This record gives sequence, structure tokens and C-alpha cells, in this order.
Amino acid sequence: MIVGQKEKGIFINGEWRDSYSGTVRAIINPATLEKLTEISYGGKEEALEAVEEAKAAFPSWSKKTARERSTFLYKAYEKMLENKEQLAQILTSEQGKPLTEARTEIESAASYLLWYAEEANRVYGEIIPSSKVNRRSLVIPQAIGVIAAITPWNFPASMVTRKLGPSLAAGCTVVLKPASQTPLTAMAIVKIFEEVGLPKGVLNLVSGDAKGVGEALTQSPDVRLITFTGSTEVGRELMKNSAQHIKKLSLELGGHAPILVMDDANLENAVDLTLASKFRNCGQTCICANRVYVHREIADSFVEKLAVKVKSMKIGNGIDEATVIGPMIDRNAVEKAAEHVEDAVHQGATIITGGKEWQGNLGGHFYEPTILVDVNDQMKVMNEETFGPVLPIETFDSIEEVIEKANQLPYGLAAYIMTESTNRVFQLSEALEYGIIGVNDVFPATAEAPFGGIKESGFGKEGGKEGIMEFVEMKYVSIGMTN
Ligand SMILES: NC(=O)C1=CN([C@@H]2O[C@H](COP(=O)(O)OP(=O)(O)OC[C@H]3O[C@@H](n4cnc5c(N)ncnc54)[C@H](OP(=O)(O)O)[C@@H]3O)[C@@H](O)[C@H]2O)C=CC1
Ligand SMILES: O=C(O)CCCC(=O)O
Repeated sequence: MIVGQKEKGIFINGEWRDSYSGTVRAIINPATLEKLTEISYGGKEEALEAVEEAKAAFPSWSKKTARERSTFLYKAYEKMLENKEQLAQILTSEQGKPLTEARTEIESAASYLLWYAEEANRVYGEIIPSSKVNRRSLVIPQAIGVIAAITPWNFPASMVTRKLGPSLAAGCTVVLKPASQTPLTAMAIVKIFEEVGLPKGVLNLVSGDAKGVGEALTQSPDVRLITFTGSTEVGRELMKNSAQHIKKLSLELGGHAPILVMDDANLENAVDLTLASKFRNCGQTCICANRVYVHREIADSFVEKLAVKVKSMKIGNGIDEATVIGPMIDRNAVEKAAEHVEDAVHQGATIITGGKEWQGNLGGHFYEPTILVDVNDQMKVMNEETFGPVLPIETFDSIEEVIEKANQLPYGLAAYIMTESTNRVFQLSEALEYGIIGVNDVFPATAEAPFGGIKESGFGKEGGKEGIMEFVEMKYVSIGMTN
């Protein structure tokens, strides 16, 4: 889909702009390597200006009633759904995921605007029963100020609205920096907010050089919080660079999700869910399965059933309705998947299916959906985030053993349990060191629940009543009284 010859990728104080340097960046369709368009591409200077404008817009935006702010979010939600098909096409064109997944993502993205349109009205303070007769203690919630939102390429719509919904609802003003590979979806979402009349300066967008924009956002004392989704490495850097001004952070970082298939699991269901988790977005989802531990008793039939289904998955351009496995985002992503497979095979793994680049005639970045068995804990694929369609399967014998294996990495985002036993649901959910546990469910992300990791997968919650509180300071007011 050709979006345009050249688009303005910078939106500051209600105006779409070119960068000062005149720099542009080509946006490439990862399925075909065709150029979709070029966008103006900024850096530090534009980001600092965006912060200034967001700061100027903050007093009036934060003083609006919650109901007034909520109205803008609700209108944007409706417009997103009205434009679902067009947004999904843009998303698939720049990111690659199959259209059906892109449509689901747009619905999910819109749902965060709806949820926070509602939650805006429920940010309560409190009056604390005082220990002194002549004192009253109040807690009042207040928007934290200007926030920066930095989003990744794998979910170019829902990662944006997960951050815009709660921050705008709380009364914050925003500088959004989308991933350089997928800015078009973010631009389309910002245009929706423009169309519904969001006041100028409340939401600003700077497509641009990550280093320059990142420097501006971390070095400016006016940015009070950075909400980031992406790699642990960049999260660590943002944390370090935010130390100077003691900025608040909300970090949703890498993961390495295990799926634990217990011997009492519903096998058919476990196979389908494993497949859905691993191969959604071609394995490029931070909560998707990176490793499977299956009980030895059922391992052979699990692998056999899974292999049959994986072999029948249709690889192709995401824009083709029949496609189930789309392209990977870029060449580096393909090389990382290939490197993990090579390393595993070198250390004794067996490829059941896949294990190589897909040689279609589309020209893009494809890797075949791959199943590996005979894997061990020393292999890269069992330790590093693959972010690709490679599924290593290891067997286990006891519950203690699998808990230890599941918890042995520094990541703690999502883990999944396949079991029919209530006892095991509690036993495992409590023992697994992860922020999100899916029990016979591999799509836990939803607007009404708190999503977020622990350990090196980050901190802070997106979604749920907790999500909006990231953007609120609870100010304590102590009132002395004269009798
Ligand atoms: N948790 C998740 O959902 C995600 C995890 N990842 C993991 O990270 C790996 C690398 O992916 P990648 O896209 O490079 O992820 P990054 O963490 O590099 O990018 C995520 C976002 O951060 C921006 N960014 C990069 N460097 C800086 C910086 N120094 N200061 C401020 N912002 C910065 C990027 O901008 P720009 O695009 O301009 O570089 C992008 O908007 C993946 O293979 C995967 O393992 C990746 C994406 C999402
Ligand atoms: O954090 C992620 O990579 C996105 C999960 C989003 C979803 O499951 O909808």
C-alpha cells in the first residue's frame, strides 16, 4: 500500500512539520522491501521544542475536568474503530504482520482509549482519618506533568494507545517518539486526535533519530516521566540517563516466556495455544513463548501434533488474507533467528520443521516457523530473547524441576501454564517469577488488566486501574486547624 510520496512525520503544537535539517527516512514494507513513503525525520532539536510545547499546554489540559478529557479519548476511540480497515492496512504495510492480526491490534489499541476514557473519571484521592484532633490529612491526585512515550515497532498501534490513553486521561501532556521502522501507524493515530480537536500542544510526535530524541527526553528536566516499551538494553540506558533529574520511569522490556505443559493438560488445546503464542507476529511479541517445557509423558504426542500444524502454516505477505506467517521486521531479525537455530543445532538440537530462511518470491525478510527438540539450557535460544519464529521444546519430569527451569533467567514478563488442575494453577502461578501468568490462555493483554514485568523485564503497569496511576502523583496535604 502506497501511503504517499512524502509525509511529515513531526507534529508539534498542532502543526505537521519537516525537520530542521531536512532529513527524511524511507519507510519500507518488510514483506517486499518496497518503499512505502518517506517521512521527515527529526532529532534532538525537534524533541526539545516538542517538550516546550507540551509544557506550555500542560496547565490548561491538566485543569480540564476528567470528563472533558475523557470526551476526547472517547471520540478518538470511535474514530479508530471507524477507520479500522485503513489503519490495519497501514500497520501491515509497514510492520508486516498478517492483516487479521493487524485488525485485532487496532481493536485492542482502540480499547485502551475507551478504557481510559472511563478511568479518567475514577482517579480518586482520599481523606485519611487523622491521629490529631486539629489536623486533617488529604491525598489529592495530580497529573505528573509532561511525559515522553517511546514505542517499539512490533505493536505500532497498541503500544502507542496504551501510553496515550492513560497519560492523556490523567491530565499529562505528551511527546511521543515512535519506532523509526513503523511511524506511519503512530502518525495516523495522532491525526485522529487532531481530527477530534485535541488542544494544540497536548500531544506531540517526533519521528526521528533515537539517540538525539532520547537525549533530549532524558536530559530535559521538564519531562517528568518516560514510558518505554522495547529492549532491556535501551531500557537500561534510559534508566541511567534519567538519573540526573530523578525522572519517573515505566519500562516494559524484553521477555523470554516459558510455556509449561503439564501432564494433565488438554493436549489439543495446549498445542493450539502454544502455536498461537509462538507464531503470532512471527514470534516478534515480547510476551510470546520463547521456550516450551513439556512433561516427558506427553512430549512425543505434543511435538507430533504441533509439527503437523506448524508445517501447514501459510507464509507470505501479510496483506494477503490467507497469510498466517508474515515477514520479520528486518534483516537483523532474520539473522538473529538463524543464529539461534545454528547455535542450537551445533549443540545437539534437532530441527523438526523449518530451520531456514523462507525462499518465497516476495523479496522480504522471511524465516520459516521452526520447531527444535533435544535442546538444553546452554543454548542461546533458551537464554536470549529470539524475537522470531523459533520454538525450542525441552522435556521435564517433576514440578520442582520445571519451576526452577522457568525461573532461571533474568527476565520476568510473562509465563504460561497448560493444566486442568486447580491445585497446579495456584501452585505454579505463585511460584513463577513473572509479572503476567497465563493459565490455558496466551493472550493476557487487555485494557482492563495490569500488564507489566518484573526483574529485567521492567516495572510499571499498562492497562487496568493501575495503568493510569503511573501518570499521577498522590500529593499529601496536611491541614492544621485552630479550634
Ligand atoms: N518488549 C517489547 O515489546 C520489545 C522488545 N524488543 C526487543 O529488543 C530487540 C531490539 O529491537 P529494537 O527495535 O532495536 O528495540 P529498541 O529497544 O532499540 O527500540 C524500541 C524503541 O526505543 C527507541 N530507542 C532506541 N534507542 C534509544 C535511545 N538510546 N534512546 C531513546 N529511545 C531509543 C527506538 O527508536 P528507533 O526505532 O528509532 O531505533 C524505538 O522507538 C528485539 O529484537 C527484541 O528482542 C523490541 C521491540 C519491542
Ligand atoms: O508487549 C507486547 O509485545 C505486546 C503484547 C500486546 C498484545 O498481546 O496485544
